[in-house]
Amino acid sequence: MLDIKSARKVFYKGLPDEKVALDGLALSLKSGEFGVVIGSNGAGKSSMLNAISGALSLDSGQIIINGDDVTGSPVHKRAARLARVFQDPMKGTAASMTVAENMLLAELRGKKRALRPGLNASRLATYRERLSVLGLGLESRLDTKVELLSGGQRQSLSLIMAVGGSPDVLLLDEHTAALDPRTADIVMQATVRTVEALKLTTLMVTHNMQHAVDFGDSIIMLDAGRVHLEITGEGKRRITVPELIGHFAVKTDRMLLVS
Ligand SMILES: Nc1ncnc2c1ncn2[C@@H]1O[C@H](COP(=O)(O)OP(=O)(O)OP(=O)(O)O)[C@@H](O)[C@H]1O
Repeated sequence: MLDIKSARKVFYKGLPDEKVALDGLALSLKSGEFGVVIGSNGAGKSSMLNAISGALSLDSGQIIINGDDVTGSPVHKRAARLARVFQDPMKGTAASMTVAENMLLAELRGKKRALRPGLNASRLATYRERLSVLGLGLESRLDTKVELLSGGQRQSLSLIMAVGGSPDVLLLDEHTAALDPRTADIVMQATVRTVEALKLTTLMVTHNMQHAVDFGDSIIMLDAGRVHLEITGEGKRRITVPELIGHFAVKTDRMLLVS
């Protein structure tokens, strides 16, 4: 469960180039819910993700994860509760290491060195099982160096590595934006399989309107640092890309709810 309550963040406060990044942002995701966040450049999407991860401290408001107020807690303390996948498929994995070694690296992240065992049969079996969820055949390529994988396989590996520690919330930060359309679709399919298999509470930021329409339980449109539009239920199932794009043109202070 994720709750953002009245989040406010102003950059260069009181100066001529003051920027209100978050303006009373309120957003709530139930356990296992998959929310898709869209919005124009500068709408506050990255600021929102950074506020959730702790990289950005709020001027006021609260971030609540599974009932715990984490607003004041630093990035490293929140890290165990959050998984985040970024745009660049080259960043989430180590190219010169094998798929299995990357999985091990992810598993041991943050653990004490003395307690670090190596790749053994039971670990490899676990990795095979986890990777099979992606539906990309990576489970039979444990010994392949990551640099030999396609961009889509590599980004999907980043995803499965990120969620290995059973996070409370998965943050997808335009994670298909750097991929060609076909590869982006493959990664989205792998994402949905993973989110559903692990029942992850997920917040995905995307500029891809087709993905926003096709995937997730709700669409949350940000504008000027607040939620401008929320589309859920039947409204989400029915909405088309042209209709969604039409909402970008409408500037209003009123929050719209389509369900
Ligand atoms: N570190 C910063 N310093 C100053 N202003 C910032 C900073 N980060 C964000 N802003 C400003 O806050 C507002 C929201 O930016 P943010 O990056 O969160 O939007 P965004 O929706 O992620 O945009 P994009 O789609 O372009 O990534 C913008 O006006 C931006 O210029």
